[in-house]
Amino acid sequence: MDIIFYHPTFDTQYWLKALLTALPGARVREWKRGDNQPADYALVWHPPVEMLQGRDLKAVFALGAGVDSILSKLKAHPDMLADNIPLFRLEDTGMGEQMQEYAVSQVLHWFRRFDDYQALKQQARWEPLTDYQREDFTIGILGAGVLGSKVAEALAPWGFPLRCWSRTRKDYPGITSFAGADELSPFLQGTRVLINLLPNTAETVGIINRGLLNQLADNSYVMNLARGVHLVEADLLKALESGKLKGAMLDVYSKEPLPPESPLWAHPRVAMTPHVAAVTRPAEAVSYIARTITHLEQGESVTGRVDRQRGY
Ligand SMILES: NC(=O)C1=CN([C@@H]2O[C@H](COP(=O)(O)OP(=O)(O)OC[C@H]3O[C@@H](n4cnc5c(N)ncnc54)[C@H](OP(=O)(O)O)[C@@H]3O)[C@@H](O)[C@H]2O)C=CC1
Ligand SMILES: O=C(O)C(=O)CO
Repeated sequence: MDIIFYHPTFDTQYWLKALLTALPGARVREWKRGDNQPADYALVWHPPVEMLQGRDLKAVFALGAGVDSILSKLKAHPDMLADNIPLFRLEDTGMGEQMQEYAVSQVLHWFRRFDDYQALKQQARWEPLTDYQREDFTIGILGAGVLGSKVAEALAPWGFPLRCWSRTRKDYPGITSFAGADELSPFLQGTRVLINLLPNTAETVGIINRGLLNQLADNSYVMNLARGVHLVEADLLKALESGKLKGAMLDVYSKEPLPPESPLWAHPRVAMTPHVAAVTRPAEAVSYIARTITHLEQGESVTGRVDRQRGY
């Protein structure tokens, strides 16, 4: 079995070695321009079109959870990957735990009003504030898949009212499920903390816009952990100015790296991280990919296949 690997920034040597250890007998190589030798599997992130074009692969694995960059490249170059070649993505592989840490710590930060106390500290003001009540702190998670459900699971023990929105209805204990476009408005009404974990698709791009933000509870919070294109940044800034939104925590941006002139940098009520909410953990990812390849080779069923029509 031949495996080709391409990632613009990862430590390729680590991956090649780990894949060889996990799949003894496989031949694993870094793909470099001009390499047209046969391969069975390709492991990729932001792949050059020529890496995949014309290849008769058994499967392609994206080295992340989101496949929007691969699918958008495929849209521009439809012959990059034949329709019958399955595309897989990483399911969790350690990203769930990172998203849990991120979301829980930020929700508690807002709930305990540390943002307000930080602002008071800047003015050297000693001022105990009224506590927020859990029942006024409904958390709504956009996207209830692998990562959204993990975040919900981590928030559940804290006792906040929890709800999620997805395409199909969920039956997660203690979490109210809203499904489909018709139930987006009821999901938003009363939501105080909105956490985005949707994939980037034609249906979800720009979804966090003025119309959506206006439906949230007053003094609400937005946490964007998915993709920058989900959020209309100008609408977020206006909602912060109008008082509709109290604060935002952003990990992803319409343009990355975020340009120095973006007004988000200086906004006192916008907290930011540089697209690090959950990163690919190599050891977990290698063992997940090796397990999936082994199952595929044995003709067994696997999960993680991307539905290219659906876009995630
Ligand atoms: N910031 C970061 O560091 C990282 C960001 N991400 C982002 O997180 C995203 C989510 O990852 P993951 O949880 O693994 O993905 P999943 O595919 O497991 O979950 C996606 C969820 O979104 C729902 N959904 C998709 N389209 C719609 C729609 N039109 N209307 C309503 N719900 C919809 C799905 O509904 P249903 O369940 O019904 O199919 C599903 O619940 C990734 O696509 C990626 O962009 C991922 C990793 C790191
Ligand atoms: O895996 C993904 O989709 C990511 O965004 C990694 O940062």
